[in-house]
Amino acid sequence: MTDTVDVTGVTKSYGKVPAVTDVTCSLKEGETIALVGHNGAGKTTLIKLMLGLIRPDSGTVRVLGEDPAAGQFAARRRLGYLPENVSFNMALTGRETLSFYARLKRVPLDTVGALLERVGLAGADDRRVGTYSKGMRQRLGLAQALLGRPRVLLLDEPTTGLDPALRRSFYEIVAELRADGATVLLSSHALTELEGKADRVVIVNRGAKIADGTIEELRQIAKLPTRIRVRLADCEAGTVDDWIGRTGAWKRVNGHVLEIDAEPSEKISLLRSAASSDAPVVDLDVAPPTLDELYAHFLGAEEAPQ
Ligand SMILES: Nc1ncnc2c1ncn2[C@@H]1O[C@H](COP(=O)(O)OP(=O)(O)OP(=O)(O)O)[C@@H](O)[C@H]1O
Repeated sequence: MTDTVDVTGVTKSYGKVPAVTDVTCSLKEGETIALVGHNGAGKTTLIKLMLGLIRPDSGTVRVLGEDPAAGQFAARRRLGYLPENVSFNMALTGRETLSFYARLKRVPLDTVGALLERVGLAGADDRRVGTYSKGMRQRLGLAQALLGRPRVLLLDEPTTGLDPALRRSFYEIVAELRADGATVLLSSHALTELEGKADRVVIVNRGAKIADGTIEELRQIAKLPTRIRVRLADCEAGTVDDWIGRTGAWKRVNGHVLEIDAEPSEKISLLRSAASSDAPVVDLDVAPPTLDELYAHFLGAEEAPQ
């Protein structure tokens, strides 16, 4: 896959406030990347650097092979951006707003209707944006970002203000864009909902990149235990120790349910034991470390005294 965005050794401060420190990362065609980090970690600054709205103090940024901060950034039309706080002229209708942005981007006006339909605003296209709910304005923002079939989409906190059904339809659109070969960067705090949606996770903390990989890769690096939850026919502590093969490495959730924290190296042997005829196991769930847990792990490792 070709790189669409390359950030190399980028540092950026606002006066004396360091915002991004020596960050290197590349985004590929057809890839959906989650950019996660605490408030103030530098996510928006990284996005603004990719958009060319600000220049790095040092290092280079390339988007679709060009410097986005250069005067003649021809690739701008192939770049879509949804800001963290969308704000529109409240007096214009949804259709007028999108047509305005289509003219700016030199996108044919006859694509506006289909885009409004795609984000579920077709029925409200002739209403003033001032009457829209927050979720509707967010969807109008998304439609604006999708104008002109961009190859790179930078979406800052895109699901803020969307209810669960709208979030689902938002991720359906992201999946379509991915299938169409677009790069989609999602900056977000909503870690749970990103599981299974992002191909790769980039974690930033205080301006520095502290982890970058697929969830599976991050799990392998973090080596956090997998939680195995078993339901038992009878729950004698002695028999549990016997079939698990060690003492006390489990906790009781309720009368018949136990939780075992399995290290990656012992996961399979524990599952074999649980499936053996000696074990009184009637049901079993395996929960690998969540993105929330991985995030806490990487941040914790960063903050721990050296
Ligand atoms: N225009 C600015 N002037 C001065 N400092 C700024 C400016 N913009 C951002 N910062 C500072 O740079 C750092 C990174 O901010 P940034 O907005 O990139 O973080 P973020 O990860 O997007 O945060 P959030 O999740 O709250 O949006 C913070 O310390 C912030 O206060």
